[in-house]
Amino acid sequence: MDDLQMNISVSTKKPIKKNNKPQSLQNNASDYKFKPKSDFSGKIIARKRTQNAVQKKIFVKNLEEPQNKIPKLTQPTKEDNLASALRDLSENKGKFHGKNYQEITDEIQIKQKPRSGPWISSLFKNNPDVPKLGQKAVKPLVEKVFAGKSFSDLNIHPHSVANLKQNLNLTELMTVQQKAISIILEGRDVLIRSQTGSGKTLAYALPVIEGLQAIRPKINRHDGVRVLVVVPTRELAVQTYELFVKLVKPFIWLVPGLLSGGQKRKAEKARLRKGLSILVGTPGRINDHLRHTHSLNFAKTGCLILDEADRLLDMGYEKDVAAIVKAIEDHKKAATYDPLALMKQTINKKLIDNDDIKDQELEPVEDQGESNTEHPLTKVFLSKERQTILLSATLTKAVENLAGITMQDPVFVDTSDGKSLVADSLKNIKTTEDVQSNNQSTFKTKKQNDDTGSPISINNHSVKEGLVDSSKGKSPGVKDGNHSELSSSSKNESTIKNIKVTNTRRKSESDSDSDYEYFKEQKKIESENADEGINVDNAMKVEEKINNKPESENIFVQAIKSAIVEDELILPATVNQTFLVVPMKLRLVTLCSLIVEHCVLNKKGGKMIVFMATLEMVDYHTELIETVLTGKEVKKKNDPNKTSNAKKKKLEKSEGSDSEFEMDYESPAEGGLLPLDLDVFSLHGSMPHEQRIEVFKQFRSAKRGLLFCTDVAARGLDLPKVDLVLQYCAPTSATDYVHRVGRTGRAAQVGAAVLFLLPSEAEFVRHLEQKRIRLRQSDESRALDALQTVVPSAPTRQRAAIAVQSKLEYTAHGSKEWLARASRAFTSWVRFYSCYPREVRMWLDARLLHLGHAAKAFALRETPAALARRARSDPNLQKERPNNRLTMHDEEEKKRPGFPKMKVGVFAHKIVNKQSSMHTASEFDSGLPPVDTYTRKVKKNK
Ligand SMILES: Nc1ncnc2c1ncn2[C@@H]1O[C@H](COP(=O)(O)OP(=O)(O)OP(=O)(O)O)[C@@H](O)[C@H]1O
Repeated sequence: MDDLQMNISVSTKKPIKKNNKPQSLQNNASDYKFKPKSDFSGKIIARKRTQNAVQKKIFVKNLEEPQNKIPKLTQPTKEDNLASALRDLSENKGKFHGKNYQEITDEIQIKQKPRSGPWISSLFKNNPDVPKLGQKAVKPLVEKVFAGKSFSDLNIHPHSVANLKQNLNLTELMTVQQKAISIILEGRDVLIRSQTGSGKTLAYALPVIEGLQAIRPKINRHDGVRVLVVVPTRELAVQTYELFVKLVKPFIWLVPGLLSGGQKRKAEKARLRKGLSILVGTPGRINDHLRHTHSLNFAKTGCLILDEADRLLDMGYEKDVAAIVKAIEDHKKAATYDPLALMKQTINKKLIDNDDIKDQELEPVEDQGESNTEHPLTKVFLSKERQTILLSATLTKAVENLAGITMQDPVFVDTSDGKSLVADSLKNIKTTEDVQSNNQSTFKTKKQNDDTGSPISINNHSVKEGLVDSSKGKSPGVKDGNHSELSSSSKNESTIKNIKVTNTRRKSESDSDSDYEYFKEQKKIESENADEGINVDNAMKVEEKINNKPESENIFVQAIKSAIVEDELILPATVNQTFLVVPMKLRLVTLCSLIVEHCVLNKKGGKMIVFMATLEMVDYHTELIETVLTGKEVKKKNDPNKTSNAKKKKLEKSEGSDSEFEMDYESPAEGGLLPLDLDVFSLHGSMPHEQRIEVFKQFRSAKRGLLFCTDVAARGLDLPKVDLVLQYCAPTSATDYVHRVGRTGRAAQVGAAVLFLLPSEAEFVRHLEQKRIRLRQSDESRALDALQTVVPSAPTRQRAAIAVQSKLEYTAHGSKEWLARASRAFTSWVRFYSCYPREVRMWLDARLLHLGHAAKAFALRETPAALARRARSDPNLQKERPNNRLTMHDEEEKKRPGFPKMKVGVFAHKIVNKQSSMHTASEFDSGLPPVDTYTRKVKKNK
């Protein structure tokens, strides 16, 4: 490699091991390797710059010199070139006039003119300037977390209230709970949007249990699944299941169960055979059992809950979710024609009339009155209908589509202040106050003042304007604000017709926007066709029907559309959000510094989450930082090199033996790093299941600690006491930013969030500001301060940083496994970076990356080209990407037909169902088959 200069100084103690390889090969930067030795004997530095004749001469001379000859120590003069200075330094065991090696190289570089080229190894040299971004006047959306009402005000079983107090220590209702519980108890389909950590899980779990426990005779676990909860990740499934276990304590006949990927199918089958009344699971595993476990039947499923609904669609689970919905409908249909089931139903009806004494041991006498309460939800459970509840802190077009497919006359509950609304598809908008005052059936008392939620303020906000306007024309036949009345008529066709407002035809713009309407119509027509046994492409029919439809003032559609179009995001007001612009080369040491500051120096004991882009990064950084900061030899928990012997051999063959790549390394002049007491965890989607759940539970119960993770931990996880979320890699969207930050500041707790940005990425905050997210820029000059604690002998933070970086590099080059891991992490990050979605690519542009600097941020000293070569020869990188169960082959597609089939791409002036390109870049492999491209049929010549 011409443009790389290798400076190899000769050991004063030991001669360099004799190597049979020709010198020219040894000088190839891509081939060298590092091997730590206790006694220092040499140094390699790779720099991209043109070699002048003198340098070449010295270099060659140096190599040709007899190896046992001790070179003289020469005082560097101004005329000395870099090569001789470095050689002298190396000969002097890395110390020169009291300065360490890295500092001298830094100083030399500072004195020299800045060089152009992609490879510069010095930490503080040639870094781009950090831009100072002024803050724009952004008024963030806020949400009132607590409602000022108590659980005892709800008309729920007193045992539930007591259980909440005793086992969960909860007494006061949160806003979303206050708004949503009453509506869910009415059996209505609900779409809930509420900020992260606002108690959405309890908002659906509590009323659902209430509805189930009130069924008489008491439900039997053998009856089959009554409530199905679908969540996107295993950890969230475990968390939700555990909450249900706590909530059903007073009602022991209700049995919750868990189905999540990674567990033993056999055990799950056995549990399903025994019977479960509430089933929590991930879509893939539920579908697995739908196909392979006969005892899983949804004939009696009265409630379907899709938590993190937008993510469920985003992750490529869409087809799985659709298949689940279809399975529920199919099972219910089949049950209708089942004479046995009909007989059972008749018997059940009779039993309801006679129900009393049998269940007395579980029902205290004084509760008889309450236990007989018939919630409309209980009626839903006993009927053939199904309630659907969708929840998320963020909404997408896909959620609107899903609502169109799965919901009937839904209610939209949005809890953000200023917008706070309950938009009912069967009537006009209702404010929080309306709901509160009108839900006399679900609230026992009305003694509380009406200070919860804020009224709709009439300003120039487009959503509110629309909603307020439409509320002027109240629909005939619908009494304002009586949900009980509504619920009884909710599924009534005539009421729906009444609500159809006599307005003019739909505007063409809203036509194309309303995917909710589109999918709703599509579903209707498909079911009509299915009944008639017709199988035609319905697209034209749907279009026709929608276009000919008079404009409906359906408040639900308007509200959800506005919410999606505005795309304004809410974050807990208790989270202090900042961003830190850090030059690429300083990223790793700055990360170390923040970890030390937060997890070690913080007397209260900090608990911190660091989000990274890829699982390779998570694995590598966890081990590297744990090794360097704690001084422990980290036992590899999830060794990606745990490969077959054949692969190992291949790896060895591709990299050669250690002896070919020997390299000795000096320890920092400051005398090493102080070992710190730090608990480090890691979590990503490709970890073995048991380990994944174990880490989740351990970190959840830990008082302090550090978790490195991918976005697998970004959704729904409730990890108490996390007081700092650090996004080491920029998120792929503002939505992901919200969910990552949402791991702190939960339930009105105080938290902090830091977003790491490169100077070239700094303008990304403008994108967040557009979504009403306000961040403050942190002072980067103080960011390295904490490192002086780790290197007490370092006089300045810069020197401490250099010492830490040296140690990181030393560790990363400690063995060929380490180096392979580092290269893998680097390569995966580069790939990830080039896959940022189009919406954010203008701020996160891969073309602006300096890969040489980036390598430094991975503690690597090789050139990006050499790293790429290493990656290519690494069998671990050649293996197939983690193939989660979602991967759908044509065969599987036949077994698991989608519901209803959505079009992809532009169709009839609509853009529907686009999948994010990021699926290929993270561990979430959508597994969906590629979009079919139109191929012209070639007519065969006769
Ligand atoms: N009424 C309440 N009072 C106090 N704390 C509550 C209440 N309800 C729920 N919590 C707590 O609030 C925390 C967050 O709840 P939950 O996980 O349901 O939030 P979420 O809205 O689902 O968040 P995300 O959007 O991140 O999924 C949990 O620790 C839960 O125990």
